Amino acid sequence: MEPAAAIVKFTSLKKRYGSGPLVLDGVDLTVAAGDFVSLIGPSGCGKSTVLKLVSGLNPASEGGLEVLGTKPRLARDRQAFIFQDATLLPWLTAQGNAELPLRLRGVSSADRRTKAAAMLARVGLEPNAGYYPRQLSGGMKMRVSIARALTLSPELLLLDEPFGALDEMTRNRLNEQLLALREQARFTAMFVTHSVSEAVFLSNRIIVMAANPGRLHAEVKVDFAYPRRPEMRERPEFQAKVNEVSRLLHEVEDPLG
Ligand SMILES: Nc1ncnc2c1ncn2[C@@H]1O[C@H](COP(=O)(O)OP(=O)(O)OP(=O)(O)O)[C@@H](O)[C@H]1O
Repeated sequence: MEPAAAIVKFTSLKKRYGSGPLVLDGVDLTVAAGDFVSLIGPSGCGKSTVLKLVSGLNPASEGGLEVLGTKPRLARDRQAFIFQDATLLPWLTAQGNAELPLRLRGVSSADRRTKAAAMLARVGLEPNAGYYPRQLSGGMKMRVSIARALTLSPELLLLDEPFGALDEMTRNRLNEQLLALREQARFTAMFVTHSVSEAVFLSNRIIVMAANPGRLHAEVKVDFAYPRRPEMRERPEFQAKVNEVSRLLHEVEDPLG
C-alpha cells in the first residue's frame, strides 16, 4: 500500500514571538492524510502555537513547515479553524452564520442556502436554523461553528480546545458527532485538548508535549478501529490507553505547578 500523503510536515521548527523566548524548540512532526492527531501537554507548551503556524496565522522563526504541499499561508483556503469560543456573529441566525464562508467565497445565495442547510442538518440543527446565537446552548453554538467550518469541505481541520467549555455529557456527544462527520467529510484533523479521554476517543495519534521550551515529548498510537462507538469508553483497553497518556503527562508536568 502507498503511504498516505503528508498533509502537514514540521522539520526542526523553532518559534519565538518577537524577541521573546523560544516557544517551540525543534519540532519534527508529519501528519498524514486521514490522521486524527491530538496535541496534549501542560499550559504554555505551545499547542495553540502549533495550530496557528499550520493555519498560516503566524510565521515560523526557523526550520520548515509545509501544509498541503505548500507554504501554510498558501494553503489557507483548504483548511478551517475551530476555536473554543464558537465565534458566531450575534446578528446572524445559525443559517446565516453557517453560510458566511460561502458568502465570502462568492457562492450564489441559492447554493449557499442549500449547502449550509445541509451541514446544519448533519449536525442535528435543522429545526434551529432560524435561531440567533443567544437562543442556542453552548453545545448548539459549537455545532453551528463545526457546520460553518465544514461548508467549504476543508481537507484539514484545526480544532483548538473546541469542547473545553462544555459539560462532560455534551462534550462526549460532540466527540461522537465529530467522528461521524469525519466518516463522510474525510478531513484530516489536528486537535488541541486538555482531556486525556477525549484525545483517546478521537485520535489515532496523540502527541504529548513538554514546556519551557515547547517540544514534542512522546507519541502514543491509538489503534482502535473507526467508526468508534460510545461504549468504547467502557472497555479496559480504552482505560489502559488513558492511563498510558496520563503517565506521560505526569512526566512533563511542572513540579512547581
Ligand atoms: N501572540 C503572542 N505573543 C507573545 N507570546 C505568545 C503569543 N502567543 C502565545 N505566546 C506564548 O507562547 C507560549 C505558548 O503559548 P500557547 O498558547 O501556544 O500554549 P498552549 O500550550 O496552547 O497553552 P494553553 O494550554 O494554556 O492554552 C506561552 O508562553 C505564551 O505566553
